[in-house]
Amino acid sequence: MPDTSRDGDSDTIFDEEPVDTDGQNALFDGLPGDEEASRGLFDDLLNSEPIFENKEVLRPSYTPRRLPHREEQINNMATILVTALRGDTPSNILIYGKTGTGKTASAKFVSEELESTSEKYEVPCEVQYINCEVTDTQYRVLAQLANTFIDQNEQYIDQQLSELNDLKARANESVSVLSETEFDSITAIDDRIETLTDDREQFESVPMTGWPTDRVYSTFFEAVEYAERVVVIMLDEIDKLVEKSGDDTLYNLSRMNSELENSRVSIIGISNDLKFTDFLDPRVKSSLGEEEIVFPPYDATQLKDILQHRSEVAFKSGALSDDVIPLCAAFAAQEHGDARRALDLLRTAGELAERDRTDFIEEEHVRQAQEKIELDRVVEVVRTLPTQSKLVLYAIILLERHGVRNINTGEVFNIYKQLCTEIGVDVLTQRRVTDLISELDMLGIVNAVVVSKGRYGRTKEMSLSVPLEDTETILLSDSRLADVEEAQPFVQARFDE
Ligand SMILES: Nc1ncnc2c1ncn2[C@@H]1O[C@H](COP(=O)(O)OP(=O)(O)OP(=O)(O)O)[C@@H](O)[C@H]1O
Repeated sequence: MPDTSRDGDSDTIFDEEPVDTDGQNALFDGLPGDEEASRGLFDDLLNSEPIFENKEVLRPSYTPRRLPHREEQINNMATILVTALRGDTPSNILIYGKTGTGKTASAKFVSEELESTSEKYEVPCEVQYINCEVTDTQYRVLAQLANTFIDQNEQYIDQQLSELNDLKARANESVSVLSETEFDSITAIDDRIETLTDDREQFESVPMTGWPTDRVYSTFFEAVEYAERVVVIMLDEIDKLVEKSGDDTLYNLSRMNSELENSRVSIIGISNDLKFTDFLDPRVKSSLGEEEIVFPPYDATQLKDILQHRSEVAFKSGALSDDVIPLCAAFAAQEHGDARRALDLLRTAGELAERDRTDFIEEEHVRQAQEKIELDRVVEVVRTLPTQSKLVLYAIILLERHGVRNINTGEVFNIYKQLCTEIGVDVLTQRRVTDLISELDMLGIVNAVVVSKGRYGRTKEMSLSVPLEDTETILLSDSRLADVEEAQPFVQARFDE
């Protein structure tokens, strides 16, 4: 651990040995703390003993080589997809399970294995991964696929042309080299070169927008059909695609095989929301769901195993106290058995320990990490609320701040109206405000319960479920709401009555 105390008159944290600058620091002349300071910032951090050996291993982007407790699902997928290695069409697969249950990681693992085996046995088979949260329209999905296959076809043709030109050069020296080839003359090679060159010139990449969908589809179709292959199209977050643009893409992809002659296409759909299948045309639904694989949530013991495996690579030995992994696993199991959450907790706990400049992670760091992740979630949710919801939430905050308990809808509506007038936005009806309160309840920001007031009917009573100060700061950081701070005395007056 570096010593951060310092002698002399500087008040910075930099504490390295004085460095012989040889005038190299000329650029920093005039900065407070002089040349010594400019040398210490990163040295200091680098010299501190990091807790992590390899932090990347805990990030969501990392694809682990081992996926404990997913053997059954992985084997099921492999059993279905092995058909592709025999040159036949594998059944379509629908994979579903809650978030963080290893669906994407397992599907990617199986795809990599499939592709490497197909190379080994020289069977043309490949997997195309599409994240439908990003690529969420039929146009974009088909365009991305078409352009990928056009690129591949061009590479394939370039390689063929280079081999043919090479063969032609050798045949020019001695025509006997053709005896072991499919060509009986140099003219035959020329013909083939000409055909391939023509084909290459015909390929036209699909632009980002602007073509009719029919044309994008036929370009994709021709690009796949150009060479013999089995293509597995993996549509991750497939529900987002259906939500945004209906089931046309799936319909078109699932009927392709009846028209393809050289190639075969099969689909793997991944979703954490099975309800999306209710919106599918029955033909698409039955075709997509030929095989279904369910990923159940992990329990605390399984999460412990997963964390244990990753932590061996991620941390320096001895960096974890015994209760850290069980606690991360227990917190994540309470959520809904989410491995991503468990890994986030472990990584954040490590980062907090590192920031504390301690040598190992303790239970307290995990608790702080849990709070931090929860707060980050609240920040994100509150920051992205529409203005009207922000005003409703701010009204609830003002009431809580003034000591009102069991806040009712009428009270919220009164303050909300004042806030709207204050910043000049339209006032919604009380009924609509009640709906916005229900949405805030669903997002876990307020806790609202319906209570009966006897002959006065029913009302909602609510309280804030998130930290008041932090939430208020996030709301007021929105420039549209900045002026509402002025409304506070008005609220005060109301409660002084
Ligand atoms: N059995 C496992 N072993 C090791 N790591 C796992 C396992 N299951 C999941 N993970 C890890 O948890 C994280 C989330 O997994 P993944 O992205 O596969 O979840 P998902 O089910 O696809 O979630 P979502 O529906 O939110 O996309 C990833 O970092 C992944 O590597």
